[in-house]
Order: sequence, then C-alpha cells, then structure tokens
Amino acid sequence: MRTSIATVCISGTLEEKMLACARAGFDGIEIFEQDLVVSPMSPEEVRALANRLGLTLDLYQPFRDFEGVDEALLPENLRRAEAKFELMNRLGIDTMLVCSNVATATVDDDAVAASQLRRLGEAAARHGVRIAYEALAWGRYVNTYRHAHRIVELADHPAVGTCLDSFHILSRGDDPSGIEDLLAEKIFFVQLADAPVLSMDILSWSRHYRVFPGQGGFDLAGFLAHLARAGYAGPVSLEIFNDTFRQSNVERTALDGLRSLLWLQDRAAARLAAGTVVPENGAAPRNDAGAAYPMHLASLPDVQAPTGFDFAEIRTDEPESVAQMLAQLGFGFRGQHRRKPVQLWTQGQARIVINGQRARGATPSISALGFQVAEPRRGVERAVQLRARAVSRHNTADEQELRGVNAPDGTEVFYCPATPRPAWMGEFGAAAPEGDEAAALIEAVDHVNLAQPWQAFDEAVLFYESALRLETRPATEVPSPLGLVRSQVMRTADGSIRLALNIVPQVLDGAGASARAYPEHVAFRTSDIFAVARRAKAAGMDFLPVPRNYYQDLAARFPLDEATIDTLRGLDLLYDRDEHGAFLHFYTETVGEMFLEVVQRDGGYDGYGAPNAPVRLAAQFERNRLRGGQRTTT
Ligand SMILES: O=C(O)c1ccc(O)c(O)c1
Ligand SMILES: [Mg+2]
Repeated sequence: MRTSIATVCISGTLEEKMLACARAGFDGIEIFEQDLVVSPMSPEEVRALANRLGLTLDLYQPFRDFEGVDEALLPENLRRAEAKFELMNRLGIDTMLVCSNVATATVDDDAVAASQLRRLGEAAARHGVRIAYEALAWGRYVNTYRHAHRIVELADHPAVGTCLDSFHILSRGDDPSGIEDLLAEKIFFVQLADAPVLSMDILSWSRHYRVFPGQGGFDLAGFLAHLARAGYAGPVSLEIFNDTFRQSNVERTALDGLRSLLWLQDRAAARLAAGTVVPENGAAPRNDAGAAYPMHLASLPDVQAPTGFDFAEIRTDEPESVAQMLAQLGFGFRGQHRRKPVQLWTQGQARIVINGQRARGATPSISALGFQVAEPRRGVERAVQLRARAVSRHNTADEQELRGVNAPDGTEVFYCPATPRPAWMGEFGAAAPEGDEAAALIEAVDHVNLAQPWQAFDEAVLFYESALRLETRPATEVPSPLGLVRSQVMRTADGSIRLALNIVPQVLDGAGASARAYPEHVAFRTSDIFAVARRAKAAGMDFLPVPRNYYQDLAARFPLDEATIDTLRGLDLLYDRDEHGAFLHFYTETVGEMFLEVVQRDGGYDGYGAPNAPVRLAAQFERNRLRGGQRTTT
C-alpha cells in the first residue's frame, strides 16, 4: 500500500514536515495549500526537495466552493482553478482535491454540479492534471460519498474522479460497504482519519479531534478492507486535523502516523484473509477469503498478547527508600546482581528490580517493564517493524539476553519468555533463601500505572495496542486538585496484564514553569489485604493517609457495619464494590516519582477502584504540599 500523509497533520515549517515524513518512511505527502503559501520555498524548490527525499507529491488541496453555483460565478471559479493547475504543474502534482461546496452553492441539481465539474475536468486535462471530488460531511448539497460519486459519473470526464475520506463517511454513520460498489478507476484518492466518538457538530469534530487510525472509535480496518475489495490501489493518505498533533514534536507525530498505517494494514489484511469484512447494513458477509486484490497490504509478525508481568524495574540513585517499602510489604531480598548495582526483590510472582545504574540524581521512577510472551524474538521483531526503537540488556556470555523496545515515553518494554522462574534471576546472588513462601501474602503484580506526557497519550495507546496487543477499555477522567487526569486502561482479555495510562495535567507554577506532581505506581495483588496492611503497619511503613471524610462517605454509600468501617479507617484501606464483587486497596507514601499499591479483588471485581482515585490524588497532593511543594519538571 502506498502510504501518504497531509502536511496539515503535523507541526513545523513545510521543510521540517517533509523531512519528518521522509524520515518516518512515508512514500508520499499531500501538500496542504496553507503550508505552501506561507513557505519561503518556491514550488520548484519544494518539488526538488521532495525528489531528494524520495517523497512523491500525491495531492494538492483543498480547492473549495466550486460546483453548484450560479453560471455567473463559474468563470471566476475556473480562473481560480487554472491558477492552481499552473501551480501544480510547477510542483509536479497531478491531483487536486475539490471539496464539495459549503458556501456558494445555490443550485441543488446534480446535472448542474456535474456539468460544472466536467468543465473543471476539461481545464484540468489541458494542464495534464485531474481533480478528486470529496463530499465534506457538511457540504451544502453534497455530503455523502455516494452522492459525490454519482455526480462524478454524470460528469463523465477522465480527469474527474472522487476522493474518499473516512472521516466524512464514518462521522455521519454512513455505511462504508457501498465503497465496494464504486468504480475503482473513479476513486482518485483516499484519505484516512479516525476520531473519538463524541457528540458535537461534525465540522468542529473534524477540524480539531481527528486522530490516526486505531486511536479513535471508527472501524478503519474494515474501511480499508472495503477499499481493497473495491479494487483501489492508489495512495492511502492520513489527513488529521488535531490541535495536539499540530503542536507536538513533528518527527514523533510522523512516526506515530506511519505506525498507525502499518498496524492498520495488518488488521485489514487479517480481516480480508478471514473473509470477515462484515457489511454494517446487516447483509450477509461476502466470504472471499483468499481472494487477491490490487492493493498490497503489509502484514506484521503475528504475536499473542502477553501472559503476565515478568518484572517491573524502578530506577533510582537512592535504592534504600524503595527497598525499605518492599521489605515492609513482605518482599524478600533475592540479592544483588553479580555485576551491576541492581537489586532483586520478590514475593509470589511479583518481581521488582531496583536499578541504580545510570541513575545519578534520579529519584525513584518506573523505568522498565518485562512482559512474558510466548515468542519474545517475534514480539521484538513486530515492535521494531512498527518503528519502535530496540533496546537490549546484558552483554556477558553467561547472562540472559533481554530484548525490548522503548515505549513512546521512554519506558523500556522487554519481551520475556513465559516462565514462573525467569532464568535471569540466577544472575542475582542469593541473599535470602527462597521458599519463605508461607509469608508470601502478595501473589503477583496486579497492574501498573504509567503517567504519560499529554502530547504522547494517543501515541502511547497506539504503541501498546499494536506492539503488545493490549486491548483498550473506555477512558475515564479523574478529578484531581491539579486538573482532570485522563485515564486509559489497556489490558489483556484475561486481566493477566493491566496497564493504566494517565495523562498528566499540565500545571503552570507562578513563574510559568510546567510543574508535574503525578507519580506512577505498581499495584500488587493479595487475597488477604488486612494481613498485608497490618504487617506493613507493624513494620513501620508510611501509608498514604486517607481523609476521615472518605469513611463517612463510604458508610453512606454502602451498608457496611461500623466495625468494618473502623477497620478500614484504622488501616487506611479504601473500598469499592460493584455488581461483580468488592475491591480493597491501600497506597504507600510516594517516594520520588512513584509509590506502591496493594489490592484485593473479591468475587468478579474487575475495575481499579475508580471512585477512590480522586481521594488518592487529593491525598497525594496534600502530602506533596506539606512536604514542601511540587517537584518541577519540564
Ligand atoms: O475541513 C475542511 O475544510 C476540509 C478540507 C479538506 C479536506 O480534505 C477535508 O477532509 C476537510
Ligand atoms: Mg479530506
């Protein structure tokens, strides 16, 4: 599949955009008019740069408000168009996008629109170019792809075809399976955009909230499969209007975009292979598994979702504060790495590595996660094909090689063999004998919560979904004293991996610096949280203190007896319950940029104590303030 991206998607100057698109690996780009108009580069220079970078210039856009006008307006519209055709000749671009008229159309008559587009096609042909007519979802008379296609058929000129844009089709709830009935040679161009499902006017939704395929709520794999079945084989281009993308790092956004197309092709190919491109109109699915299409869809190495956490690593130059908390929670010290300033602590299947390497000045934070997978090599291969940067650990011959990649926020993600006793544990000297399992009240890591910079949130979700095959759950918003924290749970279907990603609110301090006070955490699972909490209290652990008001509210919300409330209050435990079961949990004090949590799931409780999250955030904010203010990072 030929990949392309509109310059409007990303930040920077036209030159920076072109460099970033080439570096990310796109085949071509769409030149968005505004980017050219404000550029110091001449059309010839743009063309030469594209050439040097190996980028094709696939489309010039947008050309607005042409068809359906009073005949008196047509000469001026044609003059405007001819100026653009001349410009396209200088750029070496052969296709111009024409949006359906939103402003000047006064004639609601397909025959008139078609004859005007035909005259535009004749002018285009004289310049050796062609036009792709796109139905904007808010076009005055033409706002569906079928309608645009009908007009194109009526225009009946070889230089007049359509542009299909997934946003305009799917935002209206239109059925994309009709794409398969269009004339493939009349589909001149395809634009893809996903979007979160929002209820707002379509124009605002389109101009500000589009995201890359896989980051929103539309079925773009199905959309692409319909295009393949229609026989389309031209460029597939990302056209994303998104306020965040336009102010984020250009290289990262371009890479994120290309990753979205790689993953999309893989999913569309799988759908086609299975013959399960289910038409949304309820018609029986056409099963053409094994059919060949002119569009070649690239596949990724197939992998299964992880089956458990292998380890979590905390990097810090003050390992003792973390080690002390782990000891208080009942973890056993399994020794120092024989070669490196790294400690291993375990309890049940929970393994925490405290890494003091390259950690000068680093307060404790979560730096790496190991995921147990069936085929580690294949997992890394897939992630690298998805343009993640590879990292590797260990170099001496007798040590286990760990392979992994960097997640967008820099967290190292390792693909580890699935085993109850990882081989790398043998590299740690046995400081304490294993087998004190009677005391192992903690069974495993329940979930990990990672803070994400606001610009990299969609990118992180796409990464974990595509590279690790985690599923997303509906996002939630948690109020905190510093703003709303958007939280996205990503997990395996069976819950063996649960990862919560949180957007950190941006807070400016008095001096205008960006302050962050949102720590990350690892949560451990137990089936006797009272025993873990009592043991930790007896060992002198600092709990995150829970406000008394919380327990009064709890007593009002749930019919808990007074003794139970007293016990919860005495141990700083939080409580939640839903139709499936109950949830008990507590938090440690924050050290550096992280803290720990212990949870107990009773019955079929599958959540994370969402009603308690604001209590936790407010309590942490209070503690932070009392301890002398926020850390400031930028
Ligand atoms: O929002 C717009 O005006 C606009 C312009 C060009 C496009 O291709 C599009 O999908 C939307
Ligand atoms: Mg478009």
